Amino acid sequence: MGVAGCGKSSLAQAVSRHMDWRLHEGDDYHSPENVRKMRAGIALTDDDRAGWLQRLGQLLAAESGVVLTCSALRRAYRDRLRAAAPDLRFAFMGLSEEAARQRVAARPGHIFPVSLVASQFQTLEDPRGEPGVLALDALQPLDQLCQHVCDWLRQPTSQTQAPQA
Ligand SMILES: Nc1ncnc2c1ncn2[C@@H]1O[C@H](COP(=O)(O)OP(=O)(O)OP(=O)(O)O)[C@@H](O)[C@H]1O
Ligand SMILES: O=C(O)[C@H](O)[C@@H](O)[C@H](O)[C@H](O)CO
Repeated sequence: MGVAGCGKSSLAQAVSRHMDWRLHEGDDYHSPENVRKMRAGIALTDDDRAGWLQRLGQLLAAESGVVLTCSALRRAYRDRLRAAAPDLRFAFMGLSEEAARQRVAARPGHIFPVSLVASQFQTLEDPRGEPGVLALDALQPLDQLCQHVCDWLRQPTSQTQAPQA
């Protein structure tokens, strides 16, 4: 989880390979209307995200051992997903607004425009301190991030309650 450009897709692909877990790309489950809005530079609202979160919850509930990329910016969004899949854990990829802007700007053609990065940070509610959250520095090299997440995923859920560095 994290704002646009934090590296969710990159890390999720790596974790999916290492854990041999199925990968779901959350962006693939946005409605055409949501995609149209983002492309047009209009930030999504709680209402826009409701149906999307419901679809993602259904995916998570359907099987264990899956990796999902999802911005999950607000506590209420994460709690909806937790309600669907009680063993769910979140790897939170943190980075500065400037770093996110640079990453998003470096991939033209993507559904998400640079102009919306600020709104992601306005919406983000920091998940550190919530149960089952691993906080990561999104600027670390991908292989280190992947190793960190995979080591954490191999721990029993009961040992993952405290936020990590
Ligand atoms: N750990 C990393 N180190 C350096 N560059 C990275 C890292 N992770 C991702 N990137 C680069 O940052 C950009 C954004 O990454 P990615 O598409 O994985 O982010 P995302 O969070 O899935 O974005 P979005 O949600 O907007 O699709 C890409 O160009 C990717 O190559
Ligand atoms: O909740 C949201 O506002 C969206 O999910 C965005 O975060 C994007 O879909 C994603 O990051 C795009 O690249």
